[in-house]
Amino acid sequence: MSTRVASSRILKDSNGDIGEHLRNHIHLTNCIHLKNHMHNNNKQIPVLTDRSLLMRDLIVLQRSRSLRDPSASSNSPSLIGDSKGEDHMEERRTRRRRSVDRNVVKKSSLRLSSSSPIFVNFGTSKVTPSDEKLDGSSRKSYRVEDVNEVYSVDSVKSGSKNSVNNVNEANFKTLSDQLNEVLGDSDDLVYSNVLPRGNARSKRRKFRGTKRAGRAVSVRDNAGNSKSEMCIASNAVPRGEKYEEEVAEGREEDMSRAVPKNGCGMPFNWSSIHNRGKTFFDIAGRSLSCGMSDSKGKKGETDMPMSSDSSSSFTKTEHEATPFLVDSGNNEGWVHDYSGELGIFADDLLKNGKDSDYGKKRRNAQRHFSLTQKYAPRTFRDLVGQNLVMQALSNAVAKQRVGLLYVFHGPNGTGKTSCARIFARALNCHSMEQSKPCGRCSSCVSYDNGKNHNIREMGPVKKFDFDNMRISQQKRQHLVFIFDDCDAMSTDSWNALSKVVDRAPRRVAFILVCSSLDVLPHIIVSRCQKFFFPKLKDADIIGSLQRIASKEEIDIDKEALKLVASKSDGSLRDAEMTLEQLSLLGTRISVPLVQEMVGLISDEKLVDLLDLALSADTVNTVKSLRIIMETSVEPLALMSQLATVITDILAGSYDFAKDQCRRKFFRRQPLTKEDMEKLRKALKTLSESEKQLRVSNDKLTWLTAALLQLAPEQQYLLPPSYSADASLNRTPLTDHDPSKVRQEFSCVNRPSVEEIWLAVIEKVRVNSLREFLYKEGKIFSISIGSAPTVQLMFNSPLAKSTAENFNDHILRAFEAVLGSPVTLEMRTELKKDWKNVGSWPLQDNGERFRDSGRSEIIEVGDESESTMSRARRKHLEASLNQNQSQSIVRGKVSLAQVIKQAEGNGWSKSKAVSIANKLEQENLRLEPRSRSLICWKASRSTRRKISSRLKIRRRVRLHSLLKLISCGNYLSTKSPPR
Ligand SMILES: Nc1ncnc2c1ncn2[C@@H]1O[C@H](COP(=O)(O)OP(=O)(O)OP(=O)(O)O)[C@@H](O)[C@H]1O
Ligand SMILES: [Zn+2]
Repeated sequence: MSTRVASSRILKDSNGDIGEHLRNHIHLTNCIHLKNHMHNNNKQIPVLTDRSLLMRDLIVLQRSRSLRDPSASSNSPSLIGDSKGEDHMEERRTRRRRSVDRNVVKKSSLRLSSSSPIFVNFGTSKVTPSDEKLDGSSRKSYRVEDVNEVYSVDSVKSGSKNSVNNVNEANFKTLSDQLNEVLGDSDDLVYSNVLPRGNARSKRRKFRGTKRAGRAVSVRDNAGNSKSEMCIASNAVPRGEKYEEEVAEGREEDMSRAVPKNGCGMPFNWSSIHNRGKTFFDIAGRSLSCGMSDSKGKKGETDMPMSSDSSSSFTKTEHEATPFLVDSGNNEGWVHDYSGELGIFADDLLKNGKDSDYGKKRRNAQRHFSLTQKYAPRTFRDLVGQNLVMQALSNAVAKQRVGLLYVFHGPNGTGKTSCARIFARALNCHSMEQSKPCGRCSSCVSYDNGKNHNIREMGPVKKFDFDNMRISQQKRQHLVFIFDDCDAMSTDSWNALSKVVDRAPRRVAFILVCSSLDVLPHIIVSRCQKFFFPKLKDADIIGSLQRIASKEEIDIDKEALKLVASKSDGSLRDAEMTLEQLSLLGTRISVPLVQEMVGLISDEKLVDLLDLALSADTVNTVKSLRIIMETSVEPLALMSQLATVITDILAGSYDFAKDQCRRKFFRRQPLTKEDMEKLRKALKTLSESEKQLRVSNDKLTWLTAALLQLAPEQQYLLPPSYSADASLNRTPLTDHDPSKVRQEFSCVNRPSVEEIWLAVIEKVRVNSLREFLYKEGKIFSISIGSAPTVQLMFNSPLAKSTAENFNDHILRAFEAVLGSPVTLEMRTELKKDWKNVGSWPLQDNGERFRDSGRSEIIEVGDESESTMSRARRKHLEASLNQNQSQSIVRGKVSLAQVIKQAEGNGWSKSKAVSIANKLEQENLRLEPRSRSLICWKASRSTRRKISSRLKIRRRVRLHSLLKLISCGNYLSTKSPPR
């Protein structure tokens, strides 16, 4: 039977006659196959047998389109476990089938394959219990079925390994099976990959005897008429082991099954090995993207149940299979052991010296490993900034005090997943030394090769059936399940887990990885050893980045590194990603470059802005804020940058060397004690405003307001509840003098109605009411006088009547905020009025106003003494009273409307326009969408000029206009709604 010949060939090859074997290899997987040969034989086989032939093969391969499976690019879930949607299964099967077809076609076109290709079909078998006895063992043996089953592949392999090594059969059983069986401990496990070469034959013979169920299809080489193997899944025969072969007779169905499921048409464990071999593949000029993704990208990528052993987890952990790329020290031998196709790369190295520029450049040019992958921690010692966790877990391993349930929680990018893997590897590490995982023992190596089925990583599992999960647990080994992103696990999965937890067999550990414990069921959490992974300190991140930068020869300033670190918010992964991005620029990385890249404002600009705000230069503060905002900076980011700069100044770490002459507040150096105190208060103001900024839709307004509050108190008198010293949560100001409040609500410092409303909401004690008010209501108007009146507007009559039920609560809140008794009125919003926003009806009829929808009205009882003389103020008050026109209307009233209004009062249009222009020039332009309270103090001369120009008949208009000018708001002279 042809399969016999094929098997004997494999035997022969694995005994050293690789060259011949390789010549017949045509699929890239053979490279891996080859590598496995080399690896398997403990690197003792003479390599580079017939390089020219192999080179030729590689060139052929290079040209072969079969190297790339376009279907791979779609988000192919790496490995799918037992439970999965039938649809997905079908889709995957089809994809695989297609891919196999392609492979077959390509191979045929290369005339290296025949119509009956050999497929070693290991990835498809499912091991189920049967009555068959193996090796005279009394243990249950398992029959292999032709079912798509991921774990079985490894199971088969491991089974083979075990049997080969004349140890106990691997146990293929469900967890339930295991639960019923006490696992005996045995230390006599020998690992195939540490066996001397001489053992290979007996190993195989024994394995054959076990009738393991790998499937292979023989193929006759058309050209040479000699047998060759096309190991679609040849990498599933990791160490040249011989499997009983079956003829698939080219049935498509079988072929489709022959390709295990990584959804990309490649063998299931292709991706891991393909990643190992990426360097030389890439040298072959191909990009072999197999739908891999960084661990970040993995999140939420699939809602399919994802279960995998370490091999299948590769989409998440490509780095795990690339240790030689990471740590050349560990893999020196491997590199030099390359032969055949691999030899091309080895050739470079040999010719040019291991780290010759040429070799380096080529490798660097071809690799696509992200820094996070390359520098993923591999031992506890590599873990940065998690000393407590590291200590506890490594002691647990050393003292063999291993728990059943662990949860690793904390912010993203702090090393939780990496640590889970390290811990899992350490638990299974055979090293006699203290530092586990060693990275050298069979367990560690098999994990690195993606073949350690004792460590299984589950994605965010939606459904997971432990009882039906087929697992094989080797003796003395821990079966470790890592549930990454377990926050997303379904209730079913949790139930399944909690069931298993109660009766888990020995040497099983579950590591749950999540960002927050809150979302996990208490029943689980309370049974877990909980390890918190805090955000990393900037210093730790800087250290790591520095190390990476020097290894990668990235030219970056220390200050720039610091900035990257501070920008990454305690996540080393974020920092590494930023560094990688910056490194692509190809120039020396400086602070401004980083700032530009990450969307930050330079420190100079920040200090300038701060300087303007702190010296109460309102106009320029607002102007320069707007200029900065034009660069699309996020208000929140800007605010946090400002806070950072203030902190730096307070800490004395800010260098004021530049541009001091144009500054006011910061001109005097060193800063006085008072200045420092102002800065401290400014920082406090910013941090308080940040809360509001977060919840507000109009962040710019809040940021503006916050900045305007940074100036010294005398210029920004605010009611205590708004002052820099008072948080909004302060106790009610019951004893507050209302007249003082009124005074403080001057034009210059008046908080916006929105601010008042938010403050009131904050004061409401009942949570649900708070939420209700936030959603449903807003202030229509506030008149602050001897008897403050507040009009509240609600979205619907229902909302209004609901609010009325809580009248007392709301009233109390207002009184607390405004510091005086308040009259409360509630009203319903008229839908039609929403349309009128922006074209505010300005009529003398107060009634009309009341009905006209959104409006924010604040009564001005007086004018700031500093900006307007007392006499003027009195006069103004008198006029206002006379005209019953006590409010400035704030809201969507545009300058155009003022002009319109002026027209209505007999101004010529040109005159009105010129006034408007004047105003626009001198005033700050409000964006149409901004209804913000942006204050502006016109100089006295400006006001005089304008008033002299405006020969207005009615005095009130002048005053109102003056107010408009001085407040930077557009005004109405209308009487307030009653
Ligand atoms: N403490 C750390 N020590 C060393 N490297 C780290 C650490 N934290 C993060 N990294 C780097 O970030 C990458 C991702 O880390 P990892 O996936 O372990 O973080 P995580 O906390 O699990 O994040 P997430 O919650 O987003 O999955 C690692 O490959 C490594 O390069
Ligand atoms: Zn080890």
